[in-house]
Amino acid sequence: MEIGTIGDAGSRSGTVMLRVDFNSPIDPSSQFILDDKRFREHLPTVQALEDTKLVVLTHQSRPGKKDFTTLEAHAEKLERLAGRAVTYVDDIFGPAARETIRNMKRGDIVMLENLRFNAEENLTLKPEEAKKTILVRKLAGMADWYVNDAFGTAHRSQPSIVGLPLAVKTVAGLLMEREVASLSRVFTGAPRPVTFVLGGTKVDDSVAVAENVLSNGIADRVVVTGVVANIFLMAQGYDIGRPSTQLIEQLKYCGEVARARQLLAAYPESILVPEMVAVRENDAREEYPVDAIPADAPVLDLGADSAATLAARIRESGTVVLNGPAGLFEEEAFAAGTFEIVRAASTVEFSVVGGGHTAVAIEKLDLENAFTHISTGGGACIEFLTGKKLPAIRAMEMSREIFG
Ligand SMILES: Nc1ncnc2c1ncn2[C@@H]1O[C@H](COP(=O)(O)OP(=O)(O)OP(=O)(O)O)[C@@H](O)[C@H]1O
Ligand SMILES: O=C(O)[C@H](O)COP(=O)(O)O
Repeated sequence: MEIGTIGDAGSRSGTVMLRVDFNSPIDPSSQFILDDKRFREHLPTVQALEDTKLVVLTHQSRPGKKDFTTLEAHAEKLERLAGRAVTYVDDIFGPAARETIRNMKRGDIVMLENLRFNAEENLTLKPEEAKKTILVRKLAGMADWYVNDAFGTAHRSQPSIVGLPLAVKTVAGLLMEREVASLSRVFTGAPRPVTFVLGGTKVDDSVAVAENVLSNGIADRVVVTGVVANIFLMAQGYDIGRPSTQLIEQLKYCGEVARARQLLAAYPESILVPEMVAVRENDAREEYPVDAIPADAPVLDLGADSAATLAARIRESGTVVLNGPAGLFEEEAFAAGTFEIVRAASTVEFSVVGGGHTAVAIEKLDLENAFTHISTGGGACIEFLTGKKLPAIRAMEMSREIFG
């Protein structure tokens, strides 16, 4: 890769700012962190920097959301998992933060306040503009070097992601390195056939991924499930019923139907769409062929036959990229399709997973260890798979050009 890594950063001492993505599901009333996967995934980088004065930066949620909160619980969680003291400061670059950092000794860890408490961090800016923000200038003034390990935020053009690398020598952390290497392997040298399984609700992203991987010969086939499948069914001319059509209108995805139709016309053999679906009818699961979906029943899962057929195609793949669940798996009655697809994906030689909900489905089946790589990125992972260079990666390349 064209970006620097901790291994080739040379010095492992001095004051290091480490950008992580500890943004996690939180119970808004108790402030309890409900899932610590992202913490565990960043630990190797934290430990690799144990000889530095380590200043940890992260965001949690976004302004206006219920789980937009301070980072006391995050510092405690890191302390417990790393087995090292972590000092939390409720400040980002004011006197309290500066004083604490000035007094740090080698081996100390400090966690600053939620970066998005600073208005500038919520702006989408070009790297050169982001470099000029007060936030970046102040943070850069306190750091000898910068490590970006926040793959989950790599698709955001925000100051800490794209501005700080232009102001301080920046390298990728171990998680960032592993994410980029694993996801890049999907594009080069993945065992064939390569199957992309695109489900969940992020239809626009999924259609963009399908376009990229089919037009560039990266995927041999694309299996669509979840709300993404509903769009392809509409594109094939089927009536998916009022509730599912309304959901697509609400999510503002009607424009995606035409794109799906173009894809089906261009790659008729390579896109696999379910032929049977499960709906909720009179509070129970019922299955119908796609040309007989009842008008008032929401489509919430693959039908059992289709789940089995699609799972068989997945099992015969060398590589599977799985993003998004196949149905409303949070409800037992509509979880079977997702679980069957997950089980099939877990059997192939090279298996990559993106998306928080998909990871939850895998955890429910206790199959985490059966997958080659489960990305910590939701939006970042899917944007990477569309073939775009992520802003964080571009900024680290620029940093290397500037600082060597
Ligand atoms: N047919 C369907 N109708 C309604 N909801 C569905 C359907 N299929 C899947 N879902 C819902 O989609 C949601 C997950 O979609 P999403 O695209 O967010 O997945 P992800 O990419 O794994 O997760 P994240 O966005 O958190 O990283 C789940 O809550 C699931 O219940
Ligand atoms: O969870 C994520 O996708 C990242 O932490 C980025 O969060 P955002 O979507 O609020 O920018």
